[in-house]
Amino acid sequence: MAIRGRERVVASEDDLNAIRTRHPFRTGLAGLARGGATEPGTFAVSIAAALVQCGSLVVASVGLGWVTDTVIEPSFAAGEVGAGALWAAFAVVFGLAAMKVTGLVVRRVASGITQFRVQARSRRQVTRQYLALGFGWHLRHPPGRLLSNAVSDVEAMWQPIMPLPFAIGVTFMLVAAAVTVAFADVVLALVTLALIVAIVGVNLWYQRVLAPRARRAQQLRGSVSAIAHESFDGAEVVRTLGLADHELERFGAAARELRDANVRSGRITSLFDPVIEFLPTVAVLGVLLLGCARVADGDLSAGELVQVAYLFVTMAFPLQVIGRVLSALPMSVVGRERVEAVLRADEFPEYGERDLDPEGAGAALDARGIALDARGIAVDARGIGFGYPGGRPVLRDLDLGAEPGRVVALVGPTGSGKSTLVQVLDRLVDPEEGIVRLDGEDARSYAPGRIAAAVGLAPQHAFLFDDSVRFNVDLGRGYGDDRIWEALRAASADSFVAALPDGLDADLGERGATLSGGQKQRLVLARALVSRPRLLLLDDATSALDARVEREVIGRLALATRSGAAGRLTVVIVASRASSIALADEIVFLDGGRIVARGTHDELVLAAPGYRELVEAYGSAIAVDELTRAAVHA
Ligand SMILES: Nc1ncnc2c1ncn2[C@@H]1O[C@H](COP(=O)(O)OP(=O)(O)OP(=O)(O)O)[C@@H](O)[C@H]1O
Repeated sequence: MAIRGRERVVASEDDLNAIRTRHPFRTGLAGLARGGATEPGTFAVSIAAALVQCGSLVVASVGLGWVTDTVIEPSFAAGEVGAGALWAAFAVVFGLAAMKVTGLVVRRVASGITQFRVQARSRRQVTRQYLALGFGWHLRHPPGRLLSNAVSDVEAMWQPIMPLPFAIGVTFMLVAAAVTVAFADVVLALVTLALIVAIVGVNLWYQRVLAPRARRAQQLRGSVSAIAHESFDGAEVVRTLGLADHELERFGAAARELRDANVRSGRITSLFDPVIEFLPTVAVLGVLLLGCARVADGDLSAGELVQVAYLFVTMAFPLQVIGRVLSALPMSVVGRERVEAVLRADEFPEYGERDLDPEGAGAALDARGIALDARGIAVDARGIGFGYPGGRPVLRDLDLGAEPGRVVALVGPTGSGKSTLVQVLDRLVDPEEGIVRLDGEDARSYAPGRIAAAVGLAPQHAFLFDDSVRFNVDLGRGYGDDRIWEALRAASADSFVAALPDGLDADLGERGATLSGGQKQRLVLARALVSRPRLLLLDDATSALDARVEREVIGRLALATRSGAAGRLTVVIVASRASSIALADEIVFLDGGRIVARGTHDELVLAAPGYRELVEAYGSAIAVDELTRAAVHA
């Protein structure tokens, strides 16, 4: 199996390379700042708490220096410890510890809330945009890519916003440390300066070396999940063709590559962490070496020496956080660019204000399948031309009309454009040429949601959600059980649903795994019927039903078009069995995206050799199929 879509799921090489030239530091920080501004309360609190936490380290060093000079040294000199001095030292140490812990807890909670909120907002924006963008845009953006935009790109985009407040606090701490040490002693201030230069240098090296490795690992993560997704999706093919070993090898190769990339990143991080921790320790040694001599010379007090040494020891761990933020910035920039590309897309379908008769005006079917009240939509498509992005024209100068009360069947060889025409009629795609009129008005003049409410579409591929029968038919639209049973009866699905252990509440498993192909199609048909549509579009939606049930369902729908007090249902159907096609009032024969002939079945058999050959071929295939079935069941 080809690794279809793999490259589309992960960031493309272009996306990844582009960031080398785009100042990830500046762009990344600016993006995070804009995100922080959307959560001003928690973001400000997290920065303030980080400043308190890091400030407490600097104040603690000053406090310890004070305790050394005013409590410990005098106690050594006097040979005893005064109770007052002890309590003062205790109060200073306890107060500073409390300040640090408070800062730490508040910072973590506030920065966590900020991160989860900005992530959730971005995901909502992306999802809303997916729903608003037209089908044409979706044709060029496969589901794997959308999934990675909404999940891993959003995650990468906001990953550094959580440690950012701490990194700001640590930077402030470094500056404050340099200033306090400069006040204590100039020589030790030079040691601090050397430490800061070394820290900046190591961080820059870390960012530079880690960024490409991290990008590669992120890319491979996408590949591994795309392969896994495809293998699970095609589990049936894999098993039936005995491809398990091949798939294992394919997945194993990608997983090994990811492991190696992670190990390469891990090596850099495992070198960075001890080095960044080691630097302050070296600085402490320098401070002690130089400081002890200066204390002996009387240029520095013991308290000042303790203050500087303490500062360097405690800052070792927090210093790592700057590297964490810097190394996450390049991926954050890539994630943001990919998410913003989705948000910038403006291929929205055009809408007007017009109403297309409220839902409920369509056919309600009684127990015998008789339409109680139907007002069909008059369909009039003129001069339709359409081609998929980058492809040749699929529909050419095509005229199609369907009046209320009529069943129009679209027949044609595979790839002739039947499904595409159905999508054009349902306004899933707008034609590049020509116009579709529904009830005499341009389909684009209807308000959002109006066509969806009045038209029932049963697509070629029966998709079911991992949920109950009720949900799969109703889809949360709030129809009661009576309406659901009505639709199930019309789709000949009532008896098998009634036989399920939990009836309407029976869980169907992922993609309806517990059902046969024909049962799935019947539920999808019921979903299209439950809204009592005024126009019903069936795109090969009965192909998995046996010929008898298909005839029963289509016959019932044909009956529905011919009855009813207020008017009649309109049906456009893509079908292949002669017995079902024969129920249509008009058959439209397509070939190569054009209408080659139209008329009744009998007329077309005489007038259109292509049609006759096709239907005869289907007929003999079905006859063989049914003979085989009969033999199996005999
Ligand atoms: N999403 C798509 N992107 C690009 N080309 C497409 C897409 N969907 C269909 N096509 C192409 O458009 C042409 C018409 O396809 P369509 O599905 O409308 O035909 P059909 O008559 O319904 O075929 P079938 O009977 O096999 O379902 C085919 O050549 C097909 O390859």
